[in-house]
Amino acid sequence: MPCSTMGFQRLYKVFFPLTLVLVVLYITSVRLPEVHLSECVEDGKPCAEDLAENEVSLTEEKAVARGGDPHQAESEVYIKHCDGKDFQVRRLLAAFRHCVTPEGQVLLKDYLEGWKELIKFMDALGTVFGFISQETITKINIMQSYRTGKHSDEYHTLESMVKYELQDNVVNFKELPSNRTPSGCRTLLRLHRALKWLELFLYKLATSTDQDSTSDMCADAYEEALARHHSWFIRQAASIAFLALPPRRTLFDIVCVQEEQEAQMVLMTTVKALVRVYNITQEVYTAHGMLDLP
Ligand SMILES: CCCCCCCC/C=C\CCCCCCCC(=O)N[C@@H](COP(=O)(O)O)[C@H](O)/C=C/CCCCCCCCCCCCC
Repeated sequence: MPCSTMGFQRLYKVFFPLTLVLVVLYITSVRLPEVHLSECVEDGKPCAEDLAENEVSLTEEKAVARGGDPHQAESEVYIKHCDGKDFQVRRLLAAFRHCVTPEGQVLLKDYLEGWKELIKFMDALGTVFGFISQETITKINIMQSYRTGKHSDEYHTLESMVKYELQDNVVNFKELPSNRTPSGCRTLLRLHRALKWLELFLYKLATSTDQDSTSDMCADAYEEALARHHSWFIRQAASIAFLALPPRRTLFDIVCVQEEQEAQMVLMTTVKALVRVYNITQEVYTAHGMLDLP
């Protein structure tokens, strides 16, 4: 092979990943505007009476006690309040459990509370995950603007939202015109897909050992659940962020669990709560042919 071609290939191998890393760093640290979570958003701004953005809408105890799982009592012992931490797995569980009503509907307020708690987890991981966290906040804020906007009654549950948006022709099945605010159905679909990633990732985390790489687990779950829905650029940025994931024990620390058995219980309990919400949502989207909304 001619020397110049080899030189070019070597340069390409070094400079291409380097450029990608720099672009990602640039996007995560410079270009992203700070987006804040808002309970109530009108015309893109938080409402004056934006209260309690971090509170779960029901007492944690009441929600943690729900669920009907025969093994639940055993696992609840491990799900305790964690002093001095922003992220509380107890709140996460309460929100994702309580969002399912006894009739099997999904309450959007609690569903979004669950997502807000996940953002705290990502924030605890540092700035490399900033762009993922910002993207999640953007999606939550769109949903909040519908939930607290003119037609708030229609955005009480997932089911009422779908019914309203389909009747009102708000949902775009072909392509999203750049000047239109994405529908609630489209926005929630993005979160719904990411919930599958989370379920897979937490399951892998629960069933692995300290020798396994969290980056690999994360990347595998991403490949299975999300990658096909993302552009090439997002996939590259995500795969670089995954490399920065700390070891399993550091993640356990954020969840506030130490022992292996304790960690497994907490993670599997969370997986169960997520699966329940995921399956209901998946059924609703399937029934209306909305799994591929552009
Ligand atoms: C016991 C609890 C532990 C919890 C640990 C996990 C916490 C993180 C939870 C979820 C994070 C994922 C949120 C991703 C939302 C993505 C929404 C989305 O897909 N948006 C794309 C499409 O939007 P449109 O363009 O169609 O409007 C957008 O293009 C993507 C943007 C970048 C997102 C990259 C996603 C990467 C997913 C994997 C997250 C890894 C976080 C690692 C934290 C452990």
